[in-house]
Amino acid sequence: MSIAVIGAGAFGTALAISIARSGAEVTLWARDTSALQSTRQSLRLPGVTLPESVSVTGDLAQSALADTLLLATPMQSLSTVLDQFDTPLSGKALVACCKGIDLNTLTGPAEVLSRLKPEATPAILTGPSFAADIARGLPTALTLACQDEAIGRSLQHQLATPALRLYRSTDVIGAELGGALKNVIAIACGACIGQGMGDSTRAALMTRGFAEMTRLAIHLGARSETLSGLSGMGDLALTCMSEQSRNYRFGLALGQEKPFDPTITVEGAKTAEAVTRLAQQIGLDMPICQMVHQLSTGSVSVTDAIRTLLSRPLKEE
Ligand SMILES: NC(=O)C1=CN([C@@H]2O[C@H](COP(=O)(O)OP(=O)(O)OC[C@H]3O[C@@H](n4cnc5c(N)ncnc54)[C@H](OP(=O)(O)O)[C@@H]3O)[C@@H](O)[C@H]2O)C=CC1
Ligand SMILES: O=C(CO)COP(=O)(O)O
Repeated sequence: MSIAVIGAGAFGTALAISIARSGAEVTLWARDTSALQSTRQSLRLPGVTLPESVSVTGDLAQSALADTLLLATPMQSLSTVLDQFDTPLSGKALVACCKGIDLNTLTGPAEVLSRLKPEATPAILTGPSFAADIARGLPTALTLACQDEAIGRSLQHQLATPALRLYRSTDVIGAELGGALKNVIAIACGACIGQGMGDSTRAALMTRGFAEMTRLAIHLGARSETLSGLSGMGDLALTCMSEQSRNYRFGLALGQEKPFDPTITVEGAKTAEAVTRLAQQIGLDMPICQMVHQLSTGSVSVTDAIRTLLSRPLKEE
């Protein structure tokens, strides 16, 4: 089975290296291949060199020859990239590796794949993993979700390595929402820590944030056990507690009232906006996500955000 990774940012590069380690043939597509061709390093994952067995290409049609395509661009670019494939992707497995909710359709990556490439089989690779850790081959466990059990099983075996353990699921919506929503809560946690609030505040936000994640996911058809697994609770714990996380660092900067480099990918900011609109449409209470949207757009301060959350009517847990 041949594999192509679409997007040579931090995560796409790390995945290509991981797959190459297991001996599979892998092509890495970038929209600009100049740095990758000359240095064999991605500007987004400096210090990590691609092995010889990873072929770099800027030709999407060549990447489309692979049996399995891993889509590793940011969520808001997924539909743009998919639109650039000008041949049908019949019989291919398309594995979305991005975490977020598309602002145009208010859907996750699997729905975007199904809508734009109905001839292919959509799947999701998600869970707690920093690109740098995957590239170093550190032990990691992720969720591979695909509604088609046989294809899911095949993908699980294609993409797992001795260091990267993949758990299989058929709950695609639960897997993608866990990955998308934890980024929003990580921004909230970063903002509180940045503002000088303590670990107890962070624990409260993580727990009540997890309640929001589960509420929305179950409303949209997810299974609660998926949210308790790697793609929900697992990734929430990682992202809310590590300064390796860009979402958490973005929150820290908000809390410290410091600028943040706008070229860094922060999926949670756009996802907070998407969740706010989605929650309004379906009538769900998502106060932390709504607050993160206001914080990210600068329409509320961290102090006022916390005050508003604390002054909500007391209720049963
Ligand atoms: N980094 C991590 O640790 C992890 C990331 N993820 C997820 O993976 C996804 C990608 O993140 P990550 O790799 O870190 O992001 P990066 O910012 O490191 O890289 C993004 C990549 O996407 C490319 N890209 C952006 N827009 C477009 C577009 N319109 N068309 C084509 N290519 C585009 C960029 O190209 P260019 O360089 O030319 O700008 C870049 O190569 C996100 O959804 C993230 O949540 C998941 C798990 C771990
Ligand atoms: O998704 C990730 C870890 O699982 C990466 O998190 P950040 O995008 O916040 O860096």
